[in-house]
Amino acid sequence: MKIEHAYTIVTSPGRNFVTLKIVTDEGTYGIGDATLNGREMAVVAYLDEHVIPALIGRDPQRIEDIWHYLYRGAYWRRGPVTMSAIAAVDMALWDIKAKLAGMPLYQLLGGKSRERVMVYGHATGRDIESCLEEVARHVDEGYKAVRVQAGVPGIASIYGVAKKDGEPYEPADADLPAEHVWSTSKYLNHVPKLFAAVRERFGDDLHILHDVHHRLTPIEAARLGKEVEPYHLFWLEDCVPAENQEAFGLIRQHTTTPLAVGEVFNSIHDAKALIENQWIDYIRATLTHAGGITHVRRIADLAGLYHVRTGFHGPTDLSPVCLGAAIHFDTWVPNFGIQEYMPHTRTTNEVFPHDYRFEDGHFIVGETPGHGVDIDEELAKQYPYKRASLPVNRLEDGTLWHW
Ligand SMILES: O=C(O)[C@H](O)[C@@H](O)[C@H](O)[C@H](O)CO
Ligand SMILES: [Mg+2]
Repeated sequence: MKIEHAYTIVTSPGRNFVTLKIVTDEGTYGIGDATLNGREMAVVAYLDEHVIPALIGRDPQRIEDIWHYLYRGAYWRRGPVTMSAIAAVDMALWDIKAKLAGMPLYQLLGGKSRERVMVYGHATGRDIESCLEEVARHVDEGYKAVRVQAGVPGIASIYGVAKKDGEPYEPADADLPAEHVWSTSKYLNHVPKLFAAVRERFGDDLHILHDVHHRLTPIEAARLGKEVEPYHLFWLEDCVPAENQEAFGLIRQHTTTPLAVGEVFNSIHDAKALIENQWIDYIRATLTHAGGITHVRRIADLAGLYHVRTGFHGPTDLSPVCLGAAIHFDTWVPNFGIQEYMPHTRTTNEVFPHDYRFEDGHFIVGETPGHGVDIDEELAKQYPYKRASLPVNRLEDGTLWHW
């Protein structure tokens, strides 16, 4: 069996998505997600110019060999563009292999470790009260875990909070990056009140999560972790940028609040010290940005040795192809923690028909052979690519900060 042709599909049903389709000489095809938010066309060029020509004629069943061929063979290793491109190939090849086997992907990985996959939804509001209303809506819809993000008095525009209450949150909302202004002190003084209010209104059973989006220094993160201990967060996410893995050692000395990190990681080396030192509790690297199933499985296995569980990234900027494959992985992986879920729009779901379903705060994996997600290429053509950039952040004095 041979790979006969492969091509990228760029579509924007509300936001940009990049999909790779690989077709074999026997007619079976697989698809993979290659979406890197705000940098989509860099991955398209990498695939079209360097990866696809080298795939033609190869045996699609040799997933492991093709992974190393693309990783070692590029000479230039790692990085989000390279690893997203490799991931798309890997995801498409697992899709093909599972279709050939006539099995849903989770069976090839080792079968079900659980019946369903717990997810967390996103509650966002301009202030604490409107955020609480959103939490209530999620609880009514069956969610057992909710990420809470509220506006902070004195900060005009903040990560995770929709422009209008009740609207979905989309950060890549401008042709060129919008500029936001950030104040760590205003945030730190305000945010514990949000968790206090959520516990007071919703009691102890609801899992609450929060994303700091890389904005603190280690000692500030330690203070926040300590102050919110009474509210028993499920996790505190990305409290500092993680290029310096040792920073988490400092935070860890001060707080028992569970720590999650890794949505921008693209390889096991980004997480090695974090995992081996047990400085974190949840690893968020997911299939599209970290080299696909073949590589993320290695990260998850290493994590399992150190009591670190998975908590895959799952914003709307990852396509339903990534989400579908992730649900198979979550259904299998022994050290599963939680799956992020930001519902895609109706048009996105029409472009990417899929067989996973949401029920009572959980995803239920589908039984279709493969990863269970397809693309309607005719419909996809109706939504052309439109450049969209993530914002940048500046401190109140103008210093460029982490967004
Ligand atoms: O926890 C999350 O879901 C993330 O922080 C996202 O919201 C990112 O900001 C987005 O993926 C950037 O493209
Ligand atoms: Mg995040």
